Amino acid sequence: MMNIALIAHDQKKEKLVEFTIAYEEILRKHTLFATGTTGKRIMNATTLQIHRFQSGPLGGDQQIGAKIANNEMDMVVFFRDPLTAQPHEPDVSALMRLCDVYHVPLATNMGTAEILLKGLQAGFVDWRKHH
Ligand SMILES: O=C(CO)COP(=O)(O)O
Repeated sequence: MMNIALIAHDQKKEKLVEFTIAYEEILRKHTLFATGTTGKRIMNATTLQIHRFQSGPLGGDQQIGAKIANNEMDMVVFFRDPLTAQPHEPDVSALMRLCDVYHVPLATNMGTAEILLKGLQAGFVDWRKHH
């Protein structure tokens, strides 16, 4: 059972909801975390249970970053909006930076996310144990 974070900016929330519906049965086997609004949207559209943090602009990205720094996150799916300036852009960058510091697989778009979920299903996502 892996710890997986699900995050999307407003323009990408619909895409992430579609993704969680498509992969609901795989995701159900894991412990899921999300920023506030993203988590609410996914829980409304699926039967998945999600630990929700603050909304991104209020510190949710940083709370997920803290889980990464504590070696408590196995995968991050973060559908960023590359076309809209975010008031908390430093938090967004910090979260992605910590993924790179701790070798946490990070998908920032649907194409990569599908590959990661298939890798997860095949048992390839075990980076955290090897630290
Ligand atoms: O802003 C976000 C990520 O940077 C996401 O936050 P919400 O899920 O609360 O919209």
